[in-house]
Amino acid sequence: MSRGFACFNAGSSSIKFAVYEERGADLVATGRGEIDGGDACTRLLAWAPDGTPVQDTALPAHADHGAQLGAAVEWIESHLAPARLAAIGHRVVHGGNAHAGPALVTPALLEVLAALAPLAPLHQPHNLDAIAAMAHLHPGLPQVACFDTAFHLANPRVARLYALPRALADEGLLRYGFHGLSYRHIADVLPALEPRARGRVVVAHLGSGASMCAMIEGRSVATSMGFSALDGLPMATRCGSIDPGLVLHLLRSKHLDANGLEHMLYRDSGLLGLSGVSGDMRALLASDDAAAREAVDVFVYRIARELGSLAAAAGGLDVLVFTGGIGEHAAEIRACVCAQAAWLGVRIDPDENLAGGPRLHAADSAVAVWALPADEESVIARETRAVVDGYPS
Ligand SMILES: Nc1ncnc2c1ncn2[C@@H]1O[C@H](COP(=O)(O)OP(=O)(O)O)[C@@H](O)[C@H]1O
Ligand SMILES: CC(=O)OP(=O)(O)O
Ligand SMILES: [Mg+2]
Repeated sequence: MSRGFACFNAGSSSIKFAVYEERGADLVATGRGEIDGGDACTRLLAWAPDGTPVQDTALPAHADHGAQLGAAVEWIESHLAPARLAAIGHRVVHGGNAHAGPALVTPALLEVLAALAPLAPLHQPHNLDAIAAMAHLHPGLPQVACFDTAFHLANPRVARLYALPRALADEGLLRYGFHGLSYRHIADVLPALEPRARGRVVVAHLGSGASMCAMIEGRSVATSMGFSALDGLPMATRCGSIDPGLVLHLLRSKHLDANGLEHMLYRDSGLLGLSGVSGDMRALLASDDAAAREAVDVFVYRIARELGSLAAAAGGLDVLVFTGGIGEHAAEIRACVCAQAAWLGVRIDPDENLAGGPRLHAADSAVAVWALPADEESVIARETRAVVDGYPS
């Protein structure tokens, strides 16, 4: 009987999951799904490997994270046959400095990962909840933690250091970067599409969380997120980079304590905070509210600025890739970013862009431009198999 691998990508507002079956050396996706949701209407959506929707079920409004995970597991188990579940892989956003690759889950590892939760409060607790729920449902089945941070761990030291007292860096107060599983996926698939894939590449992962990464030879050299997943671009509800002087001012003048400030910066800011309308890009693009338009403008402006910064880190720009829900689907955002990147030689074909690509660049573009789906789950599946088989991935 072939081996099956279940993959979880548990985020702040959604749980993505996928099932892979081992066929010889290959891992083949046999189904994927997502539990998305507003409290009023939490839905389990699932798709066949060719993208055909196969399920759209409303879960009870009161379904908590545990109940949502249970629904995902039920779906996975009913779609495993003829494979048998061999291991479960999880996206864990923060692995700290100790993990340059995936790791088998052990009680000692869970302790280390729990201590990192304050650095990624929208993610790490959900990731660890998913591991605990699976340990309860499948005691004894190997589980593997696949880290967002691992892809960036080899960034040059100058890219990782903050200009703070040196002892703090020795304690681990460094830039880490996130979305590493998504960047690894792009690094893996790009060479088959793009002749300059091993050159100077910037990837924009634009989803609810958003970051950008500069790569050379398929390896991260710099990224927009830092010590926490709050840094860099503005996101659905996170502020992105702000002046630390502003944080001090807010603490003093608004009588906020650390928890209140954390709530403001992680949950009430970003596109939601700026627009007062929504953190969802679809809603902002459909809105005729001036503040919604301004939020979109700020998002685009900050991506364009970050692109210049990352091109500087890479020593130029050969390839630009858009990925994540916004990067893959929002042609208007891609068009606006590329218009602001014309100085770098970026030219896209408007028809290709509207059609979703994947190849977007015009014939006279100095920079290749692609829109590619994010697929963190395929990386989780591969890393999970490698760990249970005892191979480094
Ligand atoms: N067709 C679309 N047009 C614009 N934005 C879209 C579209 N489809 C999805 N998005 C946006 O993608 C974001 C979610 O991206 P995703 O990568 O799924 O997020 P997550 O970070 O939760 O994994 C949301 O802001 C959503 O509005
Ligand atoms: C790290 C991060 O922001 O992840 P996500 O985009 O899944 O929220
Ligand atoms: Mg995501």
